Amino acid sequence: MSDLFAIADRAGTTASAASTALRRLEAGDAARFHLLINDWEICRLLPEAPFPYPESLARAWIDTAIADRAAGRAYEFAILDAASGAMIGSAGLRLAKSGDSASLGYWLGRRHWGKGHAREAAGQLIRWGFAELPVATIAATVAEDNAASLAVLRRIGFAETGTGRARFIGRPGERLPVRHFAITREALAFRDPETSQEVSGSGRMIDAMKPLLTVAACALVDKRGDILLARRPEGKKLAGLWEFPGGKLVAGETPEAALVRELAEEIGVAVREADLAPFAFASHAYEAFHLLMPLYLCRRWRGAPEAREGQTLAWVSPARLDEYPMPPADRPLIPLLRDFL
Ligand SMILES: Nc1nc2c([nH]c(=O)n2[C@H]2C[C@H](O)[C@@H](COP(=O)(O)OP(=O)(O)OP(=O)(O)O)O2)c(=O)[nH]1
Repeated sequence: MSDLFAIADRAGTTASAASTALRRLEAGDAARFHLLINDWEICRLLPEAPFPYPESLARAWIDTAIADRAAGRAYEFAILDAASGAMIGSAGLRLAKSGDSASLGYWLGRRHWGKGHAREAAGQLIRWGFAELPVATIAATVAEDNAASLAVLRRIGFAETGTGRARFIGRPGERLPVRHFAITREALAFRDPETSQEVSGSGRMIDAMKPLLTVAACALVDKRGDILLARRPEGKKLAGLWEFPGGKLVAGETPEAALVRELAEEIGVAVREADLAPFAFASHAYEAFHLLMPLYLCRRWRGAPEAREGQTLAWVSPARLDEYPMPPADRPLIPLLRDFL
């Protein structure tokens, strides 16, 4: 899979077995982009594509894509037929405001349909997205009458998450029925890349549809045996609740590495991975995601903890942990800590 990572930011071009490649979209692609997209059979399936599709819009769209990439908002690629090197369509990922999910979009010039390019391009792109972006989920929305695209998403491993209606500016009037899909990093990881079939036993992950969020947390324990808690600041989810310092893993990070980073960022203390002792874990279904949170104990660090992100810090004796309201995921951990410390 590592060669796929080269797709984008290293400006290289990466071919796959089905001879599809992706490279960054460039200003010079505008004329070809326009030639390919200005087709009713394509524009009618894209929510934001008018028909006819003006050449000026192709240029403006690519300029916006280049600015969005520089700002880290969206990553648009040209899809290439790797055999000829010709651009045959476009595909991209746009980050949600929350930053932990992205939406996938793609289209192919009509002459290039039915050859497996869409599946290859979308598959490469989501693998790149999960490797390079801090997203746990990639979503896609497809018009109900876009049978080819529905098949592509299912084949790659996307699970259907619901239906709705959306405006397609090329088809004014009523909102059109659409289907929503999503795939999680874990669901993708459980697929066999050779066959694109689900590996047996992974069905529950895919059916669950909630993204699995891995958050590493740490109980710093001082010489008296007190534990450091941090109160989540106003304006955040779960505001006002007391938690263990830590945070989400970014792509490719181990829980230990994430904790070393988070503890430095959030409370300004330096810990060594060797001083992080795995202790217990929380597994909790929140409404929008399932949290899996390994909890480590750490008795040795450098620096005095200070609140760097608006939290309130408190050293709490295990016997008094009950007095500090904590997120629901944390509650089962309290008796374990009390018994152990
Ligand atoms: N660090 C930490 N997070 C916890 C605990 N219990 C618990 O449910 N969580 C949840 C809250 C968040 O949804 C998630 C931690 O994510 P995070 O700290 O990286 O991010 P966040 O939600 O605070 O902020 P953001 O970066 O998404 O804006 O795990 C806990 O004890 N410690």
